[in-house]
Amino acid sequence: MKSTQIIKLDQVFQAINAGIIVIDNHNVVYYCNPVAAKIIGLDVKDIIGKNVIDVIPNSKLNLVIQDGTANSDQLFIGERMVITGRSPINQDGETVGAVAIFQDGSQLHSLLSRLDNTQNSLTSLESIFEQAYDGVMVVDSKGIITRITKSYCRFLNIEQEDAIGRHCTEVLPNSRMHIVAQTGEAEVGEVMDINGKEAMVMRFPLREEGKIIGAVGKVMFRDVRELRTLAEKLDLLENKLKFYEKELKHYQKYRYTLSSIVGQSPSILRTKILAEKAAQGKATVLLRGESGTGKELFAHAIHAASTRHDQPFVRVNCGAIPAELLEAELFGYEEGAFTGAKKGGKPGKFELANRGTIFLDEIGDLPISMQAKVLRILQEKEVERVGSNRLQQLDIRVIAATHRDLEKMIGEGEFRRDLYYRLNVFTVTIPPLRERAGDVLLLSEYLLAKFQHELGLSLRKLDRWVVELFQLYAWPGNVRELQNAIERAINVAEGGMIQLKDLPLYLQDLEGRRGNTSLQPLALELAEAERKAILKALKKTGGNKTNAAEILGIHRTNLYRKMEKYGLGGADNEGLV
Ligand SMILES: Nc1ncnc2c1ncn2[C@@H]1O[C@H](COP(=O)(O)OP(=O)(O)OP(=O)(O)O)[C@@H](O)[C@H]1O
Repeated sequence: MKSTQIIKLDQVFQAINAGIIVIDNHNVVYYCNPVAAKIIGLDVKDIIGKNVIDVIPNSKLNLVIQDGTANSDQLFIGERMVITGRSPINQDGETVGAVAIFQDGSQLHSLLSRLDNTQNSLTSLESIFEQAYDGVMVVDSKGIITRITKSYCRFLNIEQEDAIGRHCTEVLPNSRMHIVAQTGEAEVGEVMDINGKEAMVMRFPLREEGKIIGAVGKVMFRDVRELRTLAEKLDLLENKLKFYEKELKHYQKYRYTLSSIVGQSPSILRTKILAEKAAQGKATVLLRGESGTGKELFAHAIHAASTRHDQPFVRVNCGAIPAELLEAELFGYEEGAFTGAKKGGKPGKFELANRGTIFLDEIGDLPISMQAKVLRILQEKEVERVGSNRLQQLDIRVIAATHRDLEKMIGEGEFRRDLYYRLNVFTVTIPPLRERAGDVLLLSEYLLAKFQHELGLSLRKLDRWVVELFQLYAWPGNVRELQNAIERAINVAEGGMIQLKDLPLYLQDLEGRRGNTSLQPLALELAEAERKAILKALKKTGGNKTNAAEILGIHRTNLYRKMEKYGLGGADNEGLV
């Protein structure tokens, strides 16, 4: 019976997942189970019968024999951390031996270090939580406050330790935290009265494995007035932005439309129709014509009549920008692209014109070094800022203009043929003023009214001799020259009439020479004679153009052309004979 009991006890010790070692009162190992042997690193047979101090020098089991008291601690057996509990074995009031139980502590060790990490994270989170500027409150599923920031407590006029553990409605009667902890539905952006102040709050349910375990609430602004001040500041900034956007749009906007181009002569009407057609299409437009004929005016008007009219219109005067700056101006640059590059970089004209129209004025003056680069952009429809390697896609309409003879320039190697072909897709040629003498009167009246309005002057009229001179003069500088002459005359004229003496001296000289046949330029002399002959014939036939053409011995269409040239469309001109 006794031996059966011993065998059974041994089986139990063998099965236990802990090391057991028993010594007698002479420190000799009396029993050792396999787990203890494994921890010690010896076979059971090599342990039993040995002095415990020899097998595990630091076991302290011998001390239990001496003291007769139980204790526990951790010790290292080799590399292994072991948790041990030691007890004396007493018989008849005497210590006859001692037993030690070892538990492998390595798993416990890693558990402890994980616990340590968790503790550290918790401490950091707690300090973040405490330092939060905003009020934060956490409740459990019953609405009991488990956490609350000090700042929120100050706001609520309550001590933190008094708040924790109380129901949220006890601290804040209109609190809805317990409701969110019940329904699980977040409440965001609600305005709430807290201690007589409006505050913006948000409440979120807290979940663990799908179950609602509480709620967290945050006061976003301590006082809605703070929010209002911010909103006002934002409003102000938005207004400023709108103002600058409008300014920019104005700067980038077209200034003329087809209807603001003055002129009724067939040639200008034909040009307008062509421009209208160009506006409807997508092709690149090349505007040609002498200086001052109104190429820029037409560029604006084409953009205005196109579907892009509400998008930017950006003009680049290719002849006015120094060659070394042109690249940065056209393509833009990145910050630090070169010394002196603006902070944040700068967009180029092509980029600014995106979705709108770019007007390349004086394209004939584009330095040859830049021509290939511009051609590449027109072909690829993408731009790369100087100092960047990012390509930006472009959606631009191109209108180019020049008064120069591009074909001659190609011959002389001054203009790239490939760029010329790229530009010369839809050409609109603006006739010089001398070929539309009929418009001179209209333009003069328009410009006169415009300047007088700008200067706030009362209306003056052009003397008939001034009109006559204007119609006969060849205007090499075209409308711009006419414009300058009128502007000057307005400034010097006295009384209600603008007379020959008010005109620039070179025009007065021309008029002076008219009295002296020998000095009169032949072309002017001939033109005047021709004009007079036409008027005479018209008078004779009572305005019948077919008969007048017959008298003059020219074809009717030729007569129309000449009448147009000399501005003989209206009855007003009758008096000039
Ligand atoms: N048909 C017109 N109606 C009203 N104003 C005009 C007309 N044509 C030209 N102008 C005016 O004449 C001036 C010269 O026109 P614009 O600058 O468009 O000419 P341009 O051909 O582009 O000249 P350049 O080749 O020298 O650049 C402008 O002030 C413009 O307003």
